[in-house]
Amino acid sequence: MELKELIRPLEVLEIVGDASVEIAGIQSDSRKVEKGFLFVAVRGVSVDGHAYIEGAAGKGAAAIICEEIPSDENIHTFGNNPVFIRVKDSAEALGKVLSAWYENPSDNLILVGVTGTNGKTTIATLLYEMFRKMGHKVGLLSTVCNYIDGEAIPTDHTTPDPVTLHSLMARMVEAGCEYAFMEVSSHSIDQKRISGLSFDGGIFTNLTRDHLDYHKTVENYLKAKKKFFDDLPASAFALTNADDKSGLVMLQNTAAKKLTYSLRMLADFKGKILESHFEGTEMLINGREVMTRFVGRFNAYNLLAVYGAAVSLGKDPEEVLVVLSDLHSVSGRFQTIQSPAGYTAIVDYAHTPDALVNVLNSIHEVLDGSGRVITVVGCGGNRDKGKRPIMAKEASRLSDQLILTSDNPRFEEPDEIIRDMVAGLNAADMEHTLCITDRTQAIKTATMLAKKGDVILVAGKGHEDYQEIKGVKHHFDDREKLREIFATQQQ
Ligand SMILES: CC(=O)N[C@H]1[C@@H](OP(=O)(O)OP(=O)(O)OC[C@H]2O[C@@H](n3ccc(=O)[nH]c3=O)[C@H](O)[C@@H]2O)O[C@H](CO)[C@@H](O)[C@@H]1O[C@H](C)C(=O)N[C@@H](C)C(=O)N[C@H](CCC(=O)O)C(=O)O
Ligand SMILES: Nc1ncnc2c1ncn2[C@@H]1O[C@H](COP(=O)(O)OP(=O)(O)OP(=O)(O)O)[C@@H](O)[C@H]1O
Ligand SMILES: N[C@H](CCC[C@H](N)C(=O)O)C(=O)O
Ligand SMILES: [Mg+2]
Repeated sequence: MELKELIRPLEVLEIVGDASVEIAGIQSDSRKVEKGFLFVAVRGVSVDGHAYIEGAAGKGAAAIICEEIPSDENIHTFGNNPVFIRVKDSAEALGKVLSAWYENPSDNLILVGVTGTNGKTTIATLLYEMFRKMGHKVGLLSTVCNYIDGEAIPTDHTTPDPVTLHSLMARMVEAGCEYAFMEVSSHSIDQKRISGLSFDGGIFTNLTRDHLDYHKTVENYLKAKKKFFDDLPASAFALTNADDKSGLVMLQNTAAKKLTYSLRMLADFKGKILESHFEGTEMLINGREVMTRFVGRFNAYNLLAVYGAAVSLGKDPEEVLVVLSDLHSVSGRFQTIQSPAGYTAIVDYAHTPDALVNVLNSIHEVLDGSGRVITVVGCGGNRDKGKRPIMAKEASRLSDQLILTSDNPRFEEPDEIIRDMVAGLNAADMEHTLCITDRTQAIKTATMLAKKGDVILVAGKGHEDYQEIKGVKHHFDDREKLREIFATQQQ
């Protein structure tokens, strides 16, 4: 494709060279540039892509998009004398040229984004499963795995980088997908990874403390989430949780059709919990009764969002409820495993104070005082340190026995992370708290302490099948550990 075609959607400030040059591919990472590529220099979190312009040109880049063209006397000596395009914002330009390169795949998909602190994976995955059950070809971009209809593509991001993101969208269109559901992380909004996508709907779940290592303040975090709704077109819907204190704020400046869901007040999609147990929850949705296989109040919110989105996309409410009652829990989200000794283990991805409180409250609602709760939890390294003492305190408050352990220590010392957690506990909390750094031993200890009717919550890692220590991912799966232990109990 010619460069001038690719840059048509951009507000170009300056062109140095002939824009009719043919482009062979697009990259924002100089290390992946090949002969004839367009390199987009993006200012990153740790380094500035502008520092790699010369390197990209050396690898044969035919054109460079950047915010600052290197000084005159230098540029003609770079590689094959690439064409320079100056724009105000390279990150935004990157998504737009990628979309043009793939002939705007998101225009040919009904694309819905889900944002918020907790519940994104659950809602996006359930929508994907629901629309497939309804006979459609569907794409999914999520923390756990990406899917192009039935084909699984592993991921290590919640929202992929723009180059990967647009190529996945193109593959979805090629595979005949009609719908795509994706998680939109606050990082991706802030870094404009979603630039160039045209959304048909946006869903907000909730906003509580997380990622302050990156956003620094809750206000910045909120602003990042809100920007997603500010940028939605009038043709899209914006569906929000009216019970969350940031829910209506998200809709303040959106042009999209405003819709709400709630368990507490009048809303477009109104729910009520009738009964809950470990097998599922019976609820009322817009006056109709439905039995679901999900546990907990937070999941009632997720199901309302799924219902609201499906109905907003034109699906028949009756059909939506039938399919909803047939959906199963998402990998590592309130996943229950029964022990032969008669207690229940729950593996959940709760890695924020709010998620932990929600999961523990849901367990108490079902237990209703009939068994003890033993919680095994740690905090990730190189992430928001402020959440550590809060998570420990909440876990202590809502558990009969607490075992603090390692999550993904990354480049931090596991014992120091546990010390940061212990700082949130007082002497009374410590009476029912153990610190066991080795996660396998921590889980084993919990199973030794549990009796018939009790619940063990293993929180923080959910679907993850690894433990990341000093840059190396070692195989580790909470569910596998529990099943191994239960197999020995059966003998
Ligand atoms: C902190 C963060 O979010 N970083 C993301 C960011 O990287 P960055 O800004 O640090 O990039 P950089 O290394 O500074 O480089 C800047 C530019 O120079 C380029 N470069 C760099 C080096 C070089 O030799 N040549 C070159 O051209 C890079 O390709 C890049 O375009 O942009 C990259 C490309 O999009 C991301 O892969 C990267 O994610 C890192 C690996 C990460 O761990 N991110 C996590 C925190 C994250 O994004 N999490 C969210 C939410 C998680 C949740 O669900 O709660 C997610 O969406 O996954
Ligand atoms: N609607 C909700 N409100 C509060 N907590 C929730 C909600 N849904 C799920 N959770 C809790 O948060 C955890 C993560 O859920 P999920 O993976 O769906 O969220 P996410 O937003 O995708 O998270 P991430 O940002 O890590 O990708 C769950 O394991 C559960 O403990
Ligand atoms: N997407 C989140 C997941 C955290 C999961 C938890 N297990 C941890 O490693 O902290 C993050 O990267 O911050
Ligand atoms: Mg997720």
